[in-house]
Amino acid sequence: MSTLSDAYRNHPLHPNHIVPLDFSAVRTMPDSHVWQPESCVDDISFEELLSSPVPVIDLADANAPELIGQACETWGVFQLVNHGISLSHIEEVEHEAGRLFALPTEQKLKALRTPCGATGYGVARITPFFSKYMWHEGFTIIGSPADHVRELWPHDHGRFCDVMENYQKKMKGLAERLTRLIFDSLKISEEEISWLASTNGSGGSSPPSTASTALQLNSYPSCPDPNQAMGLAPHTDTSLLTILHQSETNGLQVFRPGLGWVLVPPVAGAFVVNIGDILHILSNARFPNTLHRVVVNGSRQRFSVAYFYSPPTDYVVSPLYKGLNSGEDNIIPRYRSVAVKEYIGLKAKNLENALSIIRT
Ligand SMILES: O=C(O)CCC(=O)C(=O)O
Ligand SMILES: [Fe+2]
Repeated sequence: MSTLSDAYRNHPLHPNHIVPLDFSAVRTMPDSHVWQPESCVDDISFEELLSSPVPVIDLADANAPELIGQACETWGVFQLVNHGISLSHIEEVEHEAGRLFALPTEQKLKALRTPCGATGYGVARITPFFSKYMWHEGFTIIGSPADHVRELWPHDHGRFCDVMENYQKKMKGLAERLTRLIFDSLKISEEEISWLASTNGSGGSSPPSTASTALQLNSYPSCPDPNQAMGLAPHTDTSLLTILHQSETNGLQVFRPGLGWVLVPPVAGAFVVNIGDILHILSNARFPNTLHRVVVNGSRQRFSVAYFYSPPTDYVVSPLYKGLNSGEDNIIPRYRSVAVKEYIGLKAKNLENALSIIRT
């Protein structure tokens, strides 16, 4: 069975698109990181933000399934509270991420992502599609980060590994719960998503086909000229859904057609859940794959931790949503079927044009 790392192995990166800037050494913005001002500051006003906030949903609320279904349809993103994962676990992950990014640059480079690799330290994967670099450094984990962090802390990597592995287990449980609930709202039956059932241990005698997951630690150092910088350029996630923790510093914005860039303000202990391309396809475009970006600031470093959750790489994704009422049964599929690994390849080569390639 192929894995997420295999899916990326066929799409090597140019070495120029791996190594982050040494942010600790820069006092002024290098031209390589200066973006056109209009690409950075066209967000909506504070008043508009108050009248149109990204929904905050309490998972313990009896109406949560309905509210989540609505939020997926209108926004493609929501904040989730009362999700059962304690603030102390989340803070522990943020603390370990902070410890990693605080290491001297030459140390962090020992865990650099290789051109064919999917994991380790490096710039954002979307970097090759933009002429300017982002004010960002990242560290990608798939399963155990031990091979990389052994290079960073030869005698003391156990704690980092335990915290990250434990967090991924918790995220997986939450992602499965949300996926069931969302598929239920689309009237997609459990039989059609057997890969999800097999992650539950109920997959019968066939070998377990597990979800593809990755944990992405992000750091956005404080910036000498934030109005000319871009933390993370506009993109959609490839995943089915992404569960994101953001530190208490503003930065994440989602694009709302007709409104503009809307801030997703940090809410202590809440996760931002956003719909990725794969759920957009499965929902036959009923759910938007939210375009989002990150802006930076001049005084504080910002961290985020994104958990990307997708079906197994061999799973063939097709529009499973056929309408909520029997009258809608002959809804036309908007996308052709595509294996997860094929779609990862299309995205690696074409970024946001990947969807138009599989449009029917
Ligand atoms: O830092 C954030 O808030 C967003 C990160 C993100 O979009 C990503 O890692 O794909
Ligand atoms: Fe993202």
